[in-house]
Amino acid sequence: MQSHIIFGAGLIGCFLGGRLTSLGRDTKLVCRPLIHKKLSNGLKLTDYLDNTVYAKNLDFLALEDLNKKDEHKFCDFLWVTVKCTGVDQASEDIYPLVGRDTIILCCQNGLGSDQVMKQKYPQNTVLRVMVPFNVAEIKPGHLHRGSEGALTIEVTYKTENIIENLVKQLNTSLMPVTQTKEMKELLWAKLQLNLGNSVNALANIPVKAMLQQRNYRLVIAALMRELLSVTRALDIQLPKVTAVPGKYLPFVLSLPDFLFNLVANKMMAIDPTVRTSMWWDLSQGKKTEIDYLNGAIVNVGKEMNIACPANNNIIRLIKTFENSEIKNQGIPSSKLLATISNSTDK
Ligand SMILES: NC(=O)C1=CN([C@@H]2O[C@H](COP(=O)(O)OP(=O)(O)OC[C@H]3O[C@@H](n4cnc5c(N)ncnc54)[C@H](OP(=O)(O)O)[C@@H]3O)[C@@H](O)[C@H]2O)C=CC1
Ligand SMILES: CC(C)(CO)C(=O)C(=O)O
Repeated sequence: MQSHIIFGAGLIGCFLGGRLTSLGRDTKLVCRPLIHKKLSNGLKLTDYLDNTVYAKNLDFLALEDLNKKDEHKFCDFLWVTVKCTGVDQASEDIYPLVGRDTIILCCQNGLGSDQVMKQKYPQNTVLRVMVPFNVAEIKPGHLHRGSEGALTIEVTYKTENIIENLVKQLNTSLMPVTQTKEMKELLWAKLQLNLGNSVNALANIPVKAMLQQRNYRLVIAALMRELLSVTRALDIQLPKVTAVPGKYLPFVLSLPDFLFNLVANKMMAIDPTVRTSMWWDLSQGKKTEIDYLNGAIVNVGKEMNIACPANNNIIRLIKTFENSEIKNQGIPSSKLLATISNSTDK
């Protein structure tokens, strides 16, 4: 049987690892001692469709044991599920797990995590994975998928059969899985959705409550318009990842509340507790992925002479909280909109 190792036992890593284990796949999770203790009774996985699955017999590899030379730990599929901010360190730590034929799967939001792995492991196949759905920890040992979409694995000419088989093995209602040859386009489309992350982190409320306030929606729309200018200049056709095509999202988000509620009922069919991964980071005083999300747009914008003042400004705001003892109490929507609208591209 092919073997899987999940490197980074957080929200996505544990959901994926729990699902693989419950499907009977040979799976090990690499995690820190505290997480190991938390997961010692296994995992309960649920979703917004009322699926429930238990993964009782999780198998672990302790981070501190990776370099012990007594046994070989290479695997067929190495799923890297750390945040973008942890990818550099992870690329060092995974060394004992990477054999000649190991396929490395990079599961980060944003752009560029695969480049770090490709540089470090030029002989290996490195594929990108897009995770569209939200995972939250309901309580220790219970993870919940709160929104829709299929985890999508990049497929290349060389890996067509392998990935097709993998998708067949993993695709279930609890965690839909599919594949694509057009990962660059898909990651830009996902990045467009992730422009809600920084606004959600600063608003300090659930995503659904955030989208109910027009001023927050106007901020997200401004961030998205800049992304769309960049993708247009790059000649990237964004695939449709939401009910409303990406190019129309800024328009729909900008509608007055009564029209938005009419048009966007599918967008609002979202678990009322869902918060974005950046909210979790900021609320726990961790460094966020802002440089790999909004920062990626600003960087490409610079290369193409496209100003991205709204994204620049929101990056600055997030960083003031990252580097501060002051806890974010939540920026009111009118104040956030005023800050973003007054932005100049510095
Ligand atoms: N959460 C979500 O709903 C979604 C997340 N994503 C994306 O998926 C990726 C993963 O996110 P998420 O699961 O939320 O992140 P988490 O922070 O929940 O999980 C990452 C885990 O990896 C651990 N880790 C980091 N570095 C190492 C290391 N060197 N050795 C061992 N463990 C390590 C972290 O531990 P520690 O914190 O102690 O460093 C943490 O437990 C991100 O790019 C995110 O944007 C995409 C869609 C939805
Ligand atoms: C699923 C989504 C868009 C929102 O939860 C996300 O990617 C994140 O939280 O980082």
